[in-house]
Amino acid sequence: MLAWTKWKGRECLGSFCCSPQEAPVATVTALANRVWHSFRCEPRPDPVPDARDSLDAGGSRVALVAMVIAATGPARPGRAASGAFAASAGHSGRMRSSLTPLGPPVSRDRIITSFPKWYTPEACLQLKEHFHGQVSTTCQRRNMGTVGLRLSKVVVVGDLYVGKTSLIHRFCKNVFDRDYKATIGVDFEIERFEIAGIPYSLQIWDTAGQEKFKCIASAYYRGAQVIITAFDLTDVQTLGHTRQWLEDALRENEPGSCFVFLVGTKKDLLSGAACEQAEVEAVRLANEMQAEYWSVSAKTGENVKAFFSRVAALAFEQSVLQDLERRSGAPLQVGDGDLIRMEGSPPETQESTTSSSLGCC
Ligand SMILES: Nc1nc2c(ncn2[C@@H]2O[C@H](COP(=O)(O)OP(=O)(O)OP(=O)(O)O)[C@@H](O)[C@H]2O)c(=O)[nH]1
Repeated sequence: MLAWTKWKGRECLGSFCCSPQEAPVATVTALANRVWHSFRCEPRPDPVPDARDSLDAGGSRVALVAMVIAATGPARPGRAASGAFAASAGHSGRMRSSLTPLGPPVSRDRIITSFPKWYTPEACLQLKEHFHGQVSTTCQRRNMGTVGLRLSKVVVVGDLYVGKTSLIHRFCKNVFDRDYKATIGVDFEIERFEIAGIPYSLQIWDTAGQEKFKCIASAYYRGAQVIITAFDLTDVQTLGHTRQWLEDALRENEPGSCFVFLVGTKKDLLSGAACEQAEVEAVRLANEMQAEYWSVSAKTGENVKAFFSRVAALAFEQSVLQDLERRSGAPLQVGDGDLIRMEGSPPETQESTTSSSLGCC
């Protein structure tokens, strides 16, 4: 049982009939969007880069608060007190269009026309530089059937304090907060793209790294199309823990159904040489985990956009191929064929689930 509550001390809106585990992610998104609409129809002001109080940039947010979390105790100062998952509106008014398939155009830096490049060829999921031929053809013909409703779930996991929230906030809001505020449970952001001319969204789930919130966060791993395991480049122990985080996240998903990324954060804190040294071990581990490796800095923004563009393009291509495969009944190869093997049923964040799940509430 969940209760809708407005974040920052406003009143409760009522209740809604699914548990976080049962509620398909698309339903949660759609409902969150609706609540957002009911409260705020004008665009949010542009976020202030490097604002110290980034969580407040743009005014109030609507939070969908799981009651179970309220029982776990108070949040750290400064973070949403009940801290379950928040339905943030993302950038200035962009969420408005998510209720209508053909909303206003996405911002220019979210338009992807050519396949984004990897960070290092030594640990990348695909070496190719173009979209799959059939994907390009399908997109050119706008032969998608589901235009405007495509959404993939991305789950970010890793130790506490490695910078998961900062990475997501840098990408989605272009802010960086120097103060640490622990994530409690989970939180998500939705980011809209246009890929090969087709509207597409990533639903990016930020999970708590603290052990005491792990059981709550893990309830949201299911249905992920992308798993991002983050570690702190300045803290080698956090790299060692990524394998366990990945195992936990994979356990909740169909074998072979997720793209995996290993991301080293806080690149700005290391010299070039120290970063290269840290990357040697990280790249080795990434290969073992069949993950693509990236080094990023949420503080400076280095590689953040490029990284999420890559995530979006890979997830988009996969979901189009899966759609085509479903329609034709014949398996299509994703990528180069050596590093990636996608099997099993499509993730439940696909459009097919969106429609049916919307009916439930
Ligand atoms: N210098 C630097 N500091 C960073 C960077 N990313 C995050 N930090 C800092 O690291 C601390 C932890 O960042 P968070 O993003 O809150 O970490 P988290 O992984 O989300 O932590 P949990 O929510 O507890 O799981 C904060 O004080 C951030 O300001 C970065 O790229 N560079």
